[in-house]
Amino acid sequence: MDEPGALHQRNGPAAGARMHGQFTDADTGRLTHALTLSDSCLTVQNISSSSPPEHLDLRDCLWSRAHRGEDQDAYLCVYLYPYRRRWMAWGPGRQRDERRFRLALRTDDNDEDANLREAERWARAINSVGRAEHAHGVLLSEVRRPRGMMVLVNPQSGQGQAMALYNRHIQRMLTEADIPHTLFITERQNHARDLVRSADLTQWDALVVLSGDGLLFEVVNGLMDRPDWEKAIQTPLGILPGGSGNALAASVHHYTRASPVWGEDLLTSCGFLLCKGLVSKLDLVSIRLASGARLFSFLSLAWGFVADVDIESERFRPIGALRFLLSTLLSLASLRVYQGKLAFLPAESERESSSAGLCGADTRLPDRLLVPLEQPVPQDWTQVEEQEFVLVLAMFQAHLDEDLRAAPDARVDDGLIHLFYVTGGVSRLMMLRLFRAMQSGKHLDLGCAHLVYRRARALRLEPLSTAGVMTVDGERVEYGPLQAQVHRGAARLISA
Ligand SMILES: Nc1ncnc2c1ncn2[C@@H]1O[C@H](COP(=O)(O)OP(=O)(O)OP(=O)(O)O)[C@@H](O)[C@H]1O
Repeated sequence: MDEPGALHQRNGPAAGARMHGQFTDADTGRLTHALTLSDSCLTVQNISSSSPPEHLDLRDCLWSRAHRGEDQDAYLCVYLYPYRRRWMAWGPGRQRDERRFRLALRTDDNDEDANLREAERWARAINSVGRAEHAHGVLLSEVRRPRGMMVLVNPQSGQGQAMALYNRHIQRMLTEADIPHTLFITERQNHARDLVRSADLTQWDALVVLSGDGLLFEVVNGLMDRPDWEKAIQTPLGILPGGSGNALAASVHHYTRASPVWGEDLLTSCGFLLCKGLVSKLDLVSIRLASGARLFSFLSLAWGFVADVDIESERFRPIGALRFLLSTLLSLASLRVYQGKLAFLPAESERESSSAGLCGADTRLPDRLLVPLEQPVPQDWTQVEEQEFVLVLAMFQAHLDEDLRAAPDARVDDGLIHLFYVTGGVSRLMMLRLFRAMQSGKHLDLGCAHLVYRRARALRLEPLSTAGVMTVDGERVEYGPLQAQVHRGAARLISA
């Protein structure tokens, strides 16, 4: 047993402590815990045992709050989501860990609120530690007036489990983090687009999507449809994976540099980031189709193999993310080669605009690097010599889906189009190896002569094959010539 003096020293405030105090265990009511808050962690020492203190890393703290319990006592709650390895899981994922402490101050009979005030002081201090330095972006709490989040859920996304995911995880996380929110359940295609097009955005701190990437694509384009698009597109966006691809959610997790996670672990990770509310800039890519239609994309543009797999996998939707694997194997069996022309403006180009530019009547994010499709591309563009492609894939974020890290070096606002293409003549075996290596982002290391990677700021793609599939952010678009230009940091995303 410890000497009283040693005990005091062990439980007393360490050098650099911001706060120190004693609390009773919320369950047993015995005086047991000494808490010490430092600049990075909350140390919990069980006074009545000789066990070593526990250091809770406050980077894992979602939020802390004080409240009065049913017994009228004051409590301090700390909601933590540390990384832990789970049975049967591939790697560590964030796991919920709630700590409750009861205030043990003796109070004067006339001041019943003293304990609650003290608990509130602790909660504020813990939350301010969690809000420490952030190298990139700003905290949502710094840009928002506390109004709440619009949470859009597509109940049909993925395997139809988005509502269950909300009920099991997200509702509780947002409540614990003290973030008011309103749920909107989409009923049809373009419902989300219509909602944000006409929404009073002064009511919302952020627009959050619990779905696949398709619903966020609608939200982005709904914001850009508005007459006040310039202000509207600055509304912070949030992504929670509820679909089967979940490429943006996987990218956002990848940017934290944590080990990859899938499924509900990915949802918890994105839910945690959403509650922490660090807002970064997000690149948008303006895509102009031959019909004159204009789309705004945050994720990817695909033609050939990748687009075929995405669209053909729709019929296997009931099997979830495995639908992409099955569709990949089927598409490999009937590997197609497409004829077309590809040109791009290399990222190294110094040019800020072409002499003409594609501005016209549409004043939204002028595409100053593009010229009309009828004209040849400007001289400083690179015209790809090959005209036979198995795939062309332009990535604007790191992940193509939860499993495929197509552009591992991409960042949320790097202002780059990560352009990949695979030329005709590649073997099926090599394609299989490329996609397997893409799971860990190592496909370029295979040294495949048919795979080319370039960093670009704009591109033009002109299919010569009459039939085929093109997708933008996983959604099918009209097939034909198109061009695209990246607009660095044009939107905002709650990210790492
Ligand atoms: N209630 C609904 N019923 C049918 N379709 C809907 C509904 N709500 C939204 N949609 C449409 O479903 C399409 C696909 O949505 P989303 O991409 O979010 O999910 P997903 O396709 O399951 O995800 P993933 O792209 O990751 O596979 C969107 O184009 C959206 O407009």
